[in-house]
Formats: sequence, C-alpha cells, structure tokens
Amino acid sequence: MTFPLKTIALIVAAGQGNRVGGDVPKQYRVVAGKTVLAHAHEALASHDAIDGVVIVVAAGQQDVAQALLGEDVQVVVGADSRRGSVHAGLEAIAAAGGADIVLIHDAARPFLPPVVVDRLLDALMDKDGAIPILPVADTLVRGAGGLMENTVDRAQLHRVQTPQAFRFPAILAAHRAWDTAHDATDDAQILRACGHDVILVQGDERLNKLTYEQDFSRVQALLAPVFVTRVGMGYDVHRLAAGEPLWLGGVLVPHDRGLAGHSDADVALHAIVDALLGALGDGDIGSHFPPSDPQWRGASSDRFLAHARDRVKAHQGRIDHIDLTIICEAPKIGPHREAMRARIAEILEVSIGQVSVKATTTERLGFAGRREGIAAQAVATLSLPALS
Ligand SMILES: Nc1ccn([C@@H]2O[C@H](COP(=O)(O)OP(=O)(O)OP(=O)(O)O)[C@@H](O)[C@H]2O)c(=O)n1
Ligand SMILES: C[C@](O)(CO)[C@H](O)COP(=O)(O)O
Repeated sequence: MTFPLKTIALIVAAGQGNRVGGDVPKQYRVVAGKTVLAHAHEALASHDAIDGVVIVVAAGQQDVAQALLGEDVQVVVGADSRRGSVHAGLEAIAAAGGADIVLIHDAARPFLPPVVVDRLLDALMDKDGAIPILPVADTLVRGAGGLMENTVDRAQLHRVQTPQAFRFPAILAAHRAWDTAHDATDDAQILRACGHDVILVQGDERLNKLTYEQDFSRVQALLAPVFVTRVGMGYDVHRLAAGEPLWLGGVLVPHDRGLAGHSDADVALHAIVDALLGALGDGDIGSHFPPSDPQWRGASSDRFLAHARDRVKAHQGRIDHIDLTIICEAPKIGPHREAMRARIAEILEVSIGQVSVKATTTERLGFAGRREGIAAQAVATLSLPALS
C-alpha cells in the first residue's frame, strides 16, 4: 500500500550493551557481514513507506555512526536511559519540522522483516500507537529467595518487540508529559499513560533483541550458510609432439617430447579446471578460454587453474579435494608426483593433503599405450552454499 503520511524511523543506538559486554557496544558488532546497527538501519531505510531515518547514539559516537550509515542519516546524541534517548530523538525530529508517523526501533533488533512494518502502519490507520508482540510459550512464575511463588496466568501476556509505531504528535506529547522520576522500558507504555490505545500486531521471531552473548551465538548459527557437497569431473587429452616442453600437473617434466596444443597443453591442469567448472555448473575450459582466442596461445595453464579457483570463490565455495589421474605410458609420474601435488595445491590455495595425483598406463593399448598422447582425468569435490 502507499502511505502518504510523512514517516520517520527513529533508531536508538546509544546503549552500552553491558549485558553482552565486549570491546565495543553490541550495535557496532558485525553479524552477517554488517554491523548490527547497519542491519537495523538498512531494514528501515529500504522500506517504501519510510521517508527518513534518525539515529540516536552515545556522545562521541556521532562520527562513527555517520561514517557507517552515510550522510542521509540524521545523527542525534542520546541519554543515559533508553527512554531519554528516545525523547532526545523525538525532539530532534520535532526541531527538524516534525512528522506524521514515527517508528521507534532498537538498534539491537537488526533483523526486521518488512511485513512487520506494514502491519504496524496499517494498524495506525485507527489508533495512535501499534506494537509488535509474540506469545509467551513458557510457564511464568514469580520467585523469591530462589523459591517459586505463584504461577502467573500467561494467557494475556505477550513479549513486546520494536519497532513501535506512533502518531508523532501523540508520542512526542506523551514523552514530554512523562514523569522522568520513573523510567519506562518502552514507548508504548509512555503513550498509554496519556490515555491512548495501543494496537497489538503480530511480531516476528527474527526480530528478537540481541541482549546476551547467547543471542549473538543464536543468530550467527541461524545465519551460517548451509553447504552442500558438489562433485565435478574433468577429462582431457593432448598429443605428444617432438620439440615441445612437457608441462604436466604444473611441473616441467624432462622428456623426449612434449604436449602440443593452443596453450602449454598441460592436460592434467586442464582436467582439473574442467572438474572445478563442472562442480560449479559453470561451463568448461573452452567456454572460459576459447582456443580461437589468440591471447591464450602458449599460455601457462596455471592461469586457467587460478581462474577456476577464483570462480569457486565467486560462488562462495570451498575446494575440499582434487583427485587427478594421469594416463600415459611414459614418462614415469612417480618421481614428479609430490612436485605436482605441491604446485596444484599452491595454485588452488589448499593444503597438499587435499590434492591426490595418481598415474596409470593403458597396458600399451590405445593412443596412450602407443605413446601418441597423454590423457588426464580429475574429480573435484567442492562445498558450495546450498543455493549456489
Ligand atoms: N541509554 C540508552 C540505552 C539503550 N539504548 C538503546 O536501546 C536499545 C535497547 O536497549 P538494550 O538492549 O537494553 O541495550 P543496551 O542498553 O545497550 O544494553 P544493556 O542494558 O545490556 O547495557 C538498544 O538499541 C540500545 O542501544 C539507547 O539508545 N540509549
Ligand atoms: C523496548 C524493548 O525492546 C521492548 O521489548 C525493551 O523494553 C527494551 O528493554 P531493555 O531492558 O532496554 O533492553
């Protein structure tokens, strides 16, 4: 829906995060590639109905917040309590011309589904305030001195989240009227103290506040990408020719002939390249390095392998293992096996234990048996994000 009223998001980020601890306040910790505050800001700034964002930070953190979020954001200095920080933000909005609607949000709730904002704004059509809530699932009891007292009826109890949405003039007046001798843990109770109704709308588990260290562990686990194993297979053959150097497995092998081809014709590296591209579903060596393209004439196959490695990285993947088999009558591969493993591991940026190099003859049968050429096949095992 379109929302023609001027709507400002106010994010409070002036807390110290004492319950989490750590070197920096929790809103400046990085989760899923961005600070907690940047996630909260992005969720609100990207919502169609929101016209501007005001961030409340602790004294001395204005420059950090401005650098993090950009110049479009208005940064305001907060107070010692959350309530005081919200009030400072509301006064700054009023001083800048006011608004029709304000969404007051904790920076410490970084993952805000847009549908929650939609529900809140829809609810504000009828009332001056709306808050997202979730049911309480556990039994609730009072306790004293380590002993259980009475059980509290949970049927009418809810967990309250943010953002909390308000008609701006109503919440500003309510904050101004609040008796500051008492604190308030949220803004809806401040509005209600002035006699306004507050509508309850459905919240979202993803919006849970990062309050304790275990909350960070929980979201890190939830956000960790799920990897799947993908296997690719590569095969290549090149002709042996007099007067050519023999590059095999990234190593210059002394031999009476070498492999002929458009590039250096390192059949072993070519097979690995195709195995990697195959596991990615990303074409083959010919589609990345067309033989018709003169720039690859005589090129070292190291470059092709490094390119395939970078394609794996671009998919956020990881190379788990390479199993290479070289098929030839001569030269003997055994004396060069460790050098090949080391060179392949170096190019792929994996450990040597992740690279296997094997060799076999074809019992003098076929082109390899007649020493006309060398074949290689490779199997690559990758871990890729599930949706890659
Ligand atoms: N003086 C304060 C206190 C809190 N907040 C903000 O209010 C939100 C909710 O508060 P809470 O989770 O309690 O954060 P902290 O006060 O930082 O945490 P703690 O109580 O553990 O110190 C947070 O985004 C926090 O930055 C604020 O702007 N100003
Ligand atoms: C505003 C709030 O997030 C709603 O649940 C909550 O009351 C903040 O409480 P805190 O003690 O300041 O974390």
